[in-house]
Amino acid sequence: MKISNIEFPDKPLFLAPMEDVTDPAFRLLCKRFGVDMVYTEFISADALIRSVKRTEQKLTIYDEERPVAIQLYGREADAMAEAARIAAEACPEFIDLNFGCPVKKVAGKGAGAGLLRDIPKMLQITSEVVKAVNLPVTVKTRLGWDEDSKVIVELAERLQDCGIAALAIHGRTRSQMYKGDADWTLIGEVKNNPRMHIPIIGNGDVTTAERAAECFDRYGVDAVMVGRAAIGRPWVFAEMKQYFQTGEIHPVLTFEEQKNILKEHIIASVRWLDIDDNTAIESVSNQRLKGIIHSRRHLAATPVFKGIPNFKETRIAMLRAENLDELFRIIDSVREPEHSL
Ligand SMILES: Cc1cc2nc3c(=O)[nH]c(=O)nc-3n(C[C@H](O)[C@H](O)[C@H](O)COP(=O)(O)O)c2cc1C
Repeated sequence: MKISNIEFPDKPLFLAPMEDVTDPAFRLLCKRFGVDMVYTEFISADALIRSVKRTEQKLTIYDEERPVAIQLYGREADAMAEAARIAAEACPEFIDLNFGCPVKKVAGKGAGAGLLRDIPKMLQITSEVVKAVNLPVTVKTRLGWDEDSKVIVELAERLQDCGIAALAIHGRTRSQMYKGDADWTLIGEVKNNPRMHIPIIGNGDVTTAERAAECFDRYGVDAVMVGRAAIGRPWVFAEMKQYFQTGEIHPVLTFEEQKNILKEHIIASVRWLDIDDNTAIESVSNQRLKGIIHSRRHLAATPVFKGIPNFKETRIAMLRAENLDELFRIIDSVREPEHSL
């Protein structure tokens, strides 16, 4: 499978773009566990043009995580084209356009999934961005605005005509937000449309290795994109790859190794958000850190501590811990439940 001139292995797995989640610290960890492609969290075209510092920081890419797509959102073609030119200077492999974000502050203002209500504008933005940069441009969108307007099969052809290099489809409508089950049948229909020739990336509710394999086999997609299942569990990609190769499911990490990865991710987040590479982590281990607050989403979602008896109090303490000394003491104290030994 190739997107533009970038080659991917058989059954490639992509890490879905996720705001406040897919920063370099997390992307690099997923890469270590075999993910084939990563995306930045979505980046506001307007904020990029205004040179907002926090937004510019989101353009940071490390060579070890390539190939990477920088994802942009916005509602005006000229701003999106200008933002794409700025993003291209960070040298990603792809510029990705977000036409799927359902939240009010984005879709309500006509950006993200809001563009599913104004297809001519979506196509204009896509064409302008394709013209503006020398990089391949990809799109991520949903099935349609609501149940009565699932336009993706026709829309995919029109986006392809604008010159995009690949299309990622989240199998929900904007109205569904994140509720209900993702519907992969229309993703399969897009893939099986004989007029489509660009790679199709399927997304939505892929949480297990078996489901990932089924999505390839049943719907024929060129890549499977995984989002929430990777939060607090970046090794999910290694589990999936192992299953593709062997047909068997074995833990790829021991309980202690999983805890160590969580700790490593927390340290990487602190390095990303609080301190530079030359500062010793020990020198801040009793301080309140942004990287710890940022890691809570992963600690709350991780399956590592599932099934541990009487874990509630420890969990609350873990999610309240404000410095590394305290947090790591709690994580270190958790023992693997007997039944899984
Ligand atoms: C916390 C969070 C943040 C997200 N941020 C983005 C984003 O910045 N850009 C985007 O295209 N989709 C975003 N999404 C949607 C995901 O990329 C993905 O389409 C969705 O979660 C469905 O896939 P999943 O079932 O594998 O999680 C976000 C989802 C979550 C849960």
